[in-house]
Amino acid sequence: MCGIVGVISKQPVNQLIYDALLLLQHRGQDAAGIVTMQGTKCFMHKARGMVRDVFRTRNMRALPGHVGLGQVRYPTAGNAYSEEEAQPFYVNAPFGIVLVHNGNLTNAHALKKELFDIDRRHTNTESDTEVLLNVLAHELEKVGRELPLTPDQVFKAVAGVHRRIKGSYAVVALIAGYGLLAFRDPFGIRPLCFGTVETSSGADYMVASESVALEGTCHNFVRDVAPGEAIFIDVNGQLHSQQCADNPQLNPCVFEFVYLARPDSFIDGISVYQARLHMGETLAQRVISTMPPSEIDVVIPIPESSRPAAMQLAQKLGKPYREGFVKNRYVGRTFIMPGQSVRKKSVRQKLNAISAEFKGRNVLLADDSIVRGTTSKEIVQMAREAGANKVYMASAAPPVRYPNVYGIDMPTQEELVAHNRTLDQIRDIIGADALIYQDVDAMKRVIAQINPALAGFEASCFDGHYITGDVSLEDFAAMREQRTNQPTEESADASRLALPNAGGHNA
Ligand SMILES: O=P(O)(O)OC[C@H]1O[C@H](OP(=O)(O)OP(=O)(O)O)[C@H](O)[C@@H]1O
Ligand SMILES: NC(=O)CC[C@H](N)C(=O)O
Ligand SMILES: [Mg+2]
Repeated sequence: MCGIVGVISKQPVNQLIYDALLLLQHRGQDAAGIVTMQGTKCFMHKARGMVRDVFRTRNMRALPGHVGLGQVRYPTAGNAYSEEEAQPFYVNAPFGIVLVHNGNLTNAHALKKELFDIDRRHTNTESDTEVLLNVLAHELEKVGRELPLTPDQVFKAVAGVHRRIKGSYAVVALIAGYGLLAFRDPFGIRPLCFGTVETSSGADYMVASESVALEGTCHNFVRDVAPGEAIFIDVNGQLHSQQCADNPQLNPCVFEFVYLARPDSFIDGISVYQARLHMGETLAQRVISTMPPSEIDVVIPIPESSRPAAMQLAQKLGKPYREGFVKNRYVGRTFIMPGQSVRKKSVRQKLNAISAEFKGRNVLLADDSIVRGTTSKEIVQMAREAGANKVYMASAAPPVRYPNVYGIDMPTQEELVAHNRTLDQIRDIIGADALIYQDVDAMKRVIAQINPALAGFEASCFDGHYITGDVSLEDFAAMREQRTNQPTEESADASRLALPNAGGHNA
């Protein structure tokens, strides 16, 4: 999960992209970057950190042009601490291409080798996005020998990319002098939508991970990019689109609805907020079938993402909903922080209990999901320290039992608290008096009913079924190896110092 945005306008776009990235900040906190284009010249600034820290006034001033794109990164491949792996990525041939990517390629390791052995392309980082960019560049080179480059040729290149790369990808790219290209993988795993705003000199377009970025920057939502589809907006503001995959079928990542996306976004025709309310309702049924509601005094959400589900859960149980934990708004999302020690420390920094809501009560704590158990373990203990009588825990998502390879950073089974454990064992680890999970089929059913056009969901971390069907054991091993042998923050800094000019373009 990362946040991506691309804009083609009649006005300077630097501030607009900045504003959109702020609205997508919840999708990535580790690095941010913007590229703008003036004529065929690219201007880029990217660095580690949150949007407000990465872009100072002087950086913004150095981003001229009416076309551009940006990204907030939550690393799921390569090195979490490397500045060079912050996006956008740039390649100088053919034409000059810059690209941002949300998702994760499952065959990046094989492609990296193939790119060198066959296409003679060198990649300089461990990022799967750099691999993706080079595959796109190679495919564009094949079709773009005759100038000018046409939308049809661009779509042919995207079809070539679909054939070569595996995994999840929502992509926005700029082709210097030609326009803005956006495409989504054939399963539509990661979200991508676009909107427009009419100006006196024609339509401006924005493509973004979530509709909230369009809405918050006064663009009118047009539609989601279809799975496998590519849209190309040329430099004259003309929009072209084409289906570029052989067998597209919409299976968005269910975890977007559980946790990743903002509740005020719509993804593939589904309101994320409504999906969370529905999950709260079915969770209430599970609670009722597990224990008499009379044993519960109060429902308390674990801020932030669990709130809509917890609210509905309380209502269905006929119990009061109380804010028992206060969130420090200056601490980011803990789950998407790199490294378990940082996450653990951050739970206590982030959440603090209001003891009056706990004293002598049987509390049902509700979270949207339990992944490593970092949050729930701490929270249950905090509830006890605040004087709770019984502490029950409910999760609006089912147990997370399998690694994710499509852009959520949980590459190994061992880190998942529910992996290979019974409900009682998980409950003991978390330290709760009772533990109630959502049911997998119920979760899928209640979200899918909002948009019956969906083929299904990418829900592998819950059901072990990997939707692309082509992830080999070698792929799993390569991804796992790469993510578990992460350099530390210090060693990443040291290696950067050892490589002169490493902060520049990835040509
Ligand atoms: O079991 P764990 O490994 O702890 O992961 C699950 C927790 O992480 C997320 O919260 P996070 O703090 O990231 O974000 P939020 O404020 O949006 O809820 C999620 O909402 C759960 O609370
Ligand atoms: N979560 C994402 O979408 C990450 C994109 C890319 N795989 C990276 O690690 O930078
Ligand atoms: Mg949370």
